[in-house]
Amino acid sequence: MDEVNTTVAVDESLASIPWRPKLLVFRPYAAAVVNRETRAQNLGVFVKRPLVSRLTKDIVETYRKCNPQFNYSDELNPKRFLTTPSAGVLNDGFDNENSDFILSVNCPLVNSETQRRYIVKDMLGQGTFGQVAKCWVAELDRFVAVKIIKNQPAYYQQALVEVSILTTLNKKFDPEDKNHIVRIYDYFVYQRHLCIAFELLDGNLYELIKLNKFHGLSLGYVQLFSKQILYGLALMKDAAIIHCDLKPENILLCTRKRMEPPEVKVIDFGSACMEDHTVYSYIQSRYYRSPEVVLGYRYTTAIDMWSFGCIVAELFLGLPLFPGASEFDLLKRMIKINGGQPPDYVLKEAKNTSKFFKCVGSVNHEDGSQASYSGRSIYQALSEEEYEAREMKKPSIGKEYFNHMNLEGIVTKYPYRKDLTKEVLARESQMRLSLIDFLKGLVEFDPAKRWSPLQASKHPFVTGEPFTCPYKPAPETPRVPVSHNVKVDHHPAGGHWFAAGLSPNVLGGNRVAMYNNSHFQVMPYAHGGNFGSLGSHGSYNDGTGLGSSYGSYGDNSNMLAYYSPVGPSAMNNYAQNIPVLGSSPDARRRNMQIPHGNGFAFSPAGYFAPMSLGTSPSQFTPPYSQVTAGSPGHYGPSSPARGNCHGSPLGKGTVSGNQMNRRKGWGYSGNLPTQESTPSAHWQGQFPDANSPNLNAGNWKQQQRNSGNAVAHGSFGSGKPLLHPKSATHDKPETSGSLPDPGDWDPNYSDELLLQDDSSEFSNMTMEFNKSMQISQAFAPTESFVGVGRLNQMSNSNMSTQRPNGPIQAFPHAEASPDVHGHPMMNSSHLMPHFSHFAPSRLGQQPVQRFSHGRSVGARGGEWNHVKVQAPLSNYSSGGQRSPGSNNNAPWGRRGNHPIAANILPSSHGGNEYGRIA
Ligand SMILES: Nc1ncnc2c1ncn2[C@@H]1O[C@H](COP(=O)(O)OP(=O)(O)OP(=O)(O)O)[C@@H](O)[C@H]1O
Repeated sequence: MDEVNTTVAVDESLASIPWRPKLLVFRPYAAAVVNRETRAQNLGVFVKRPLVSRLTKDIVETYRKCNPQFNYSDELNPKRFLTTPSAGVLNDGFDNENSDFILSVNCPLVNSETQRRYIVKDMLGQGTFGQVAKCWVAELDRFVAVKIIKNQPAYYQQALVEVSILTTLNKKFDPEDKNHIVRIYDYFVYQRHLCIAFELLDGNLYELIKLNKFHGLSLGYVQLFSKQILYGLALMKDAAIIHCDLKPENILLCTRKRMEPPEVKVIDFGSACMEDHTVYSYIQSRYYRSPEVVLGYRYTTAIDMWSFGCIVAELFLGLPLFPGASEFDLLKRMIKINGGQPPDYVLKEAKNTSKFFKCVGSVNHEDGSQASYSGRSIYQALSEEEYEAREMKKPSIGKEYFNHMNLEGIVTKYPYRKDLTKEVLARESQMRLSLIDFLKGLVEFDPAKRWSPLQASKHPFVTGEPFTCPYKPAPETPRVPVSHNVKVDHHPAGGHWFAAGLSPNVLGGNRVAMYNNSHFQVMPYAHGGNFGSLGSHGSYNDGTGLGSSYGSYGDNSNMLAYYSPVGPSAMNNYAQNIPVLGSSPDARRRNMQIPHGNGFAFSPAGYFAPMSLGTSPSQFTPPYSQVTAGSPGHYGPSSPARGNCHGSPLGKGTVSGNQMNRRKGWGYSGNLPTQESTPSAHWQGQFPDANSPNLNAGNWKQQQRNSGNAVAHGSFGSGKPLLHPKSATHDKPETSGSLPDPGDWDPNYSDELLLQDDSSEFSNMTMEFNKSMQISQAFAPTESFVGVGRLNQMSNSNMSTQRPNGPIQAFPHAEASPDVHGHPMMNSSHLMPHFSHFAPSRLGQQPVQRFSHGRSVGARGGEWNHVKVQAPLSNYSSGGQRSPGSNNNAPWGRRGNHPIAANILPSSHGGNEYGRIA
């Protein structure tokens, strides 16, 4: 009653107010002030813009009104820098103190030969070699990723290796882009920086896992990605190329249209090498490092299969399988999780065996492969105490994430999703058994027994066949020697393309040594050691491979004309007037020679246009072409450049100030706790009922371990003789303390959080990620990978982007129905996610702010895009300029802990690790 009265009262009060419509709104159209004719001509709505808008959008006009002399020029705008630090101190002000080209939004990178302009729009990532920028190419109406290599000879040269290897893989082995390897489009030199244009890809698998709060992905995705990566690995094996740095960060999602299944591609061939030119001993990121590399044994493409196994496990677990805080810890974890240890024939020959093992029997067996004692190994892994006594330092030991379980336990006891029906549960546990068997073949200690990509691709986990018994791969079919495929196209301009990878005339003599061990059952195919460029002009002048020397450094007896589009031998000399080359590790590496003629004449060819550098591609020969014979994986003479250098010869630590962003911005909050500030909580799973597969997160309990923190500050332990320019990235700060723990895993949490389109619960970042990743609900695993029907639907659908089977016929097709790419899909009954519940997002990290302001660029010198024949430099060995961070006797500096990387990642993932971990 009161309400009614009130209402009436209100009405009455309104009625008492005289009604005055707003003059502007109800003003008669024919305004008195406006002349009728003019008004008729200018019919339209007049929108009065707010002052702020006028002051910003029309600011130029406003200035002009204030001062008719005002002359606006875009160039006077302050730059929005993408590079940090942005102060130009080197290379006439173009480069910062880290020799990184200072990028700003809208700055062009120009291929002077083709005049193609790459307009920088954003920073995609930073790595050891430089920066990767998202660039717009108007001519092509598309974005590409351009890697701008640091203006340092060693980086430059190693980057050319990447160009060469990738070009070979693309053009020669995968012309139709079917094998999940990033495409290289172009390369050129701009302002003394080698720029490499790649197809633009999306986030990497580490970021995906991270966005999923380190929960494993559904088995469907694990299977899909595994299969795709195997395509790439099969291709690499065929080309006899070892990637050497396979890890989740180097597997990027492709941008895709809705309704298409996700696709990944392998990137970063900056560490790659030919199988018979395995010069570097310090390779692979630690978590993904194979035992033979840890032990200093000869290595082959099998090391990538080990890394691949680690990646597959990580995709499933959300955590690295072997998060070793040091190499000692890494080996310990391998031994514990795998059971067993590296075979005696490896331990007998490996260079670092005594660092990690003691001999408990006779090693004087005639047959190295049978070097065992009463059926048992004659080697026993050192205990922590024994290691400490030998090495005079405590080994860094990381957290125990898996409650000391072996591989089987880790996988089978990974928490299941709640509320699974019995049937689904049974299927999932079956598939886990298949996964365990799959992983066992990959993280096999014996490199000779480790499955090849071809063998792995036929495993039921990949094919989707029901898993019934342990998989026994068929022996490898001998492959066609790569050398037989060599085809050298001659560039019309006189230089020649390197269409082919390998020289037919060099049979990789050092392979013999590799396979003369009875344990190596790899087919003795011969492949050449040369990388194209046969008969090229001046680039390959004799059988020793020396003629193909890239650049002119070398000792006095081995100096050769330097044919380079950029004259890298003096890149910094020009810019800084300092004898940088004097300490170039690459220069020193050139001392190594290949007596048997395994030249490695590189001939990178552009993709958009041939030979954009304007010189014979064959004139590029990477430094490591000169390798001591008989040593694929054998450690030839120590590189003076790298030998005894514990850490990056390139001093990554010195250039790392701005390299925090190897994780994309949206994956990095910028304020994650440092290892030091993180309590050393050591979580361990506990399983009240180990026999029950139906475990959930509640079964994973947390325990504090008293053994202290997992900190292992990149110590500079004993080094290895040959360090790759990227070696600094291969070990990481021991920040695993910030890794989530299985005990934290929420069974309701799902990778769908990454994949669904809509959610008010999503943080902006996740939405952004979803948008950019283009993995939408349309391909959420609940629909595509779970249950039956969806797959069939998809495979029958008209979704194009068919990916016909590639030239590497490595994958069985008979039993499995093809997916939308034409790849065989696993039987849908085997596909299911770990979790399928939607859950509130816990993702909320904000992108890193990367911009800084205030630098004005000085006048630019002429571009350096012409062939230069550089006079040999003789001061390379005289201890010239060291990198800013160099210390002691390590040319180019030892690594220091990265201030930010140490905060970002626990895991190996960061790669921004400069400490040499023992
Ligand atoms: N084609 C691409 N599309 C999108 N982003 C890319 C592409 N290539 C590289 N990136 C981004 O740039 C980062 C660095 O690239 P890359 O790994 O090739 O450089 P790098 O200097 O060799 O790094 P690292 O030190 O990790 O070996 C990648 O982690 C990725 O985030």
